Amino acid sequence: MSHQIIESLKGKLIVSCQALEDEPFFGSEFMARFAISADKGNAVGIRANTPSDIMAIRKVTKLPLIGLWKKDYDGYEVYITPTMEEVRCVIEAGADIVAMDATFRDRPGDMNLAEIVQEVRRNFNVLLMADVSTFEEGIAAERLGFDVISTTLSGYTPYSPQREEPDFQLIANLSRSVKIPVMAEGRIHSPEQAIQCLKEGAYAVVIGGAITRPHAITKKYTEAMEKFIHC
Ligand SMILES: CC(=O)N[C@H](C=O)[C@@H](O)[C@H](O)[C@H](O)COP(=O)(O)O
Repeated sequence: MSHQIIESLKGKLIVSCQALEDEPFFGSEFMARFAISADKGNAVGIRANTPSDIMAIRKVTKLPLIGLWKKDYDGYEVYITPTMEEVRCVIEAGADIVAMDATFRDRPGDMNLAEIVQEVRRNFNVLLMADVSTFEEGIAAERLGFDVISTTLSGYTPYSPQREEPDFQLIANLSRSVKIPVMAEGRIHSPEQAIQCLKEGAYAVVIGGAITRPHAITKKYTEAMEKFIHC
């Protein structure tokens, strides 16, 4: 079953349907609508944040669901499914794949990343996605036993390249070096960039903001037009 899920994503698009509290589309009912739209547009998977969004999306689509839970802990930078507690809640909400921060940074809670992976393997039948920001983190994630790597956090740790574009280099380097699938994720804003990710070796492509953050999409147009007017 797990292998079938991974196989079904190959060469295809996963849509990240997320809105934080300060965003206009915040709310599980909106995220469920975005998931239905993604399904209608022939995406093959959904990525979603929080148990309540995951549950709402589970009700409206059969597509494989990558779940995470963004949670801030005082004094820590890791926020994507940081501890076993969030991992458990994401699984119970119905995720097929749990995405978690797999950077080398300190994490809250009393378990390290290796212990969390082992705990999941002992108790649950779920796939694990490692959100990484560098090549070394990706290599380490494969060794720890993750099923899939995603380039999600490149540009979001102070020590990874800060770019406006997707991190094509990381996608290419990891795809060449690991045996598990590498997903391209982060700042993919056009079909051409999505195809470039596949050319670099990405197993599948995850797109969020360019599809599900209308205020950010609007801003791209208004800023481009402003620039034109003023030059
Ligand atoms: C860095 C971080 O917290 N990324 C989050 C991970 O779940 C989401 O906010 C992104 O929308 C997602 O990764 C897709 O990326 P983009 O929206 O750039 O297509």
